[in-house]
Amino acid sequence: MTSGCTPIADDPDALVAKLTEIVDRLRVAPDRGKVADYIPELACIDPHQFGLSICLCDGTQMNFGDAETPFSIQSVSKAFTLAIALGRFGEGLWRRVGREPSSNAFNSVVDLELEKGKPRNPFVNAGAIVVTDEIMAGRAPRDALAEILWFVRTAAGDNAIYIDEALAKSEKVTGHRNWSLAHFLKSSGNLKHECDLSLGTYFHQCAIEMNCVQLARAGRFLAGLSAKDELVSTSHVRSINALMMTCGHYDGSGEFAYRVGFPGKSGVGGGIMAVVPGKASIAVWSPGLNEYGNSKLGTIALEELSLAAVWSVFSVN
Ligand SMILES: NC(=O)CC[C@H](N)C(=O)O
Repeated sequence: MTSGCTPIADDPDALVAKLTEIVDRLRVAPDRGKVADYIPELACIDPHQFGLSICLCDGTQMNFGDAETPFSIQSVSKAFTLAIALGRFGEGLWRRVGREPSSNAFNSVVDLELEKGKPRNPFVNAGAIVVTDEIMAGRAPRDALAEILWFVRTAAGDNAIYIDEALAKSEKVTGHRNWSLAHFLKSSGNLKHECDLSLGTYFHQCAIEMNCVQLARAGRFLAGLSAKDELVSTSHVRSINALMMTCGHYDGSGEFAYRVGFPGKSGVGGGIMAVVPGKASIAVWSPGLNEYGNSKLGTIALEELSLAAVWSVFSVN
C-alpha cells in the first residue's frame, strides 16, 4: 500500500476500537515512569492519568481517557515558538541556533560550551531560549508573550487557553539550570535581552496549560489539516516537522523515530504533540517520564498506534 490507506486508519470504528484498547490498558499500567520533580508544581501531579486525542484529515476528532484534563505543555510550546520565529525572521534564525540533534540532556550546559554558544537545535532548552529571545526583538516581553498565546489559541481554534502564572513564577525561582544556560548565551553574545527578560518569557510559554483536545487541534497546521493560508507556510511546516523528527525528543529522538516514526514534540509535563503529515494530529498525555524526560506511556501509545495504522513515515507496506 503506497497511499497510507490502511484499514485501521481508514475505518473509524477500527481506529476507535484500537485506541480504546490502548488507552484502557495504559491508564492502569503499573510502570508509568517518573514525574518531573525539578519543577515543584509538576512534582505533585498524579501520574495515574492518561489522555489522548486525535484529529483526522476528514475533520473528525476522537478523544480518549483524560483528554479534557489540562496539563502544563512545557517544551511542546517550543514547536509553536519556532513556527512564530520562522514566520518573522525566516532563515536568518539559523545564524543563532543550529539544526542538529543533540546527544546530551535537553538542559545540557556542556553542549552549549562545545558549540561556542550556538545551541544545537531550537528544541533543547538553550535553543528555545534563543528562539524566544528572537521573537521578543523590538517589543516588550508581554507583547511577545501575547503573540505566543494568540498563536496557540488560533492554532487550536480555542480562546480558553491560559498561562499558569504560579508555575511560571516557580520555574523562575527554581530553574537554575536555565539561568546558567541564559547567562552562557549572554556571555557568548547570543542573547539580545537581559537574562531575566528572555527567561521570564520562556518560563511563561512553558507554563501554557492545555488539554489533549486543544493540543491535537493546535497541531493540525503541522499535519496539513488546517486551511492552507493559515498561520504557517508549507515550507516552514516542512522545516518544523523535520526538526521535530530529528530533535523533538532530545537525546531520545532516535529512539522515538525508531519506535514511532513520525514527528513529535514532547514536554516534561508529560505531553506529546505528534503529527502524521497529511493524515492526523495527535496529542497524548501521561505525566510519568522515561529516562530522556519524555512521556513514557505517551510514547508507547504512539508506537502502538503507529504500528496499527502503518503510520511510520519509514514504513513501506
Ligand atoms: N523538556 C521540557 O519540557 C523542559 C521545559 C522546562 N520548562 C525547562 O525549561 O526545563
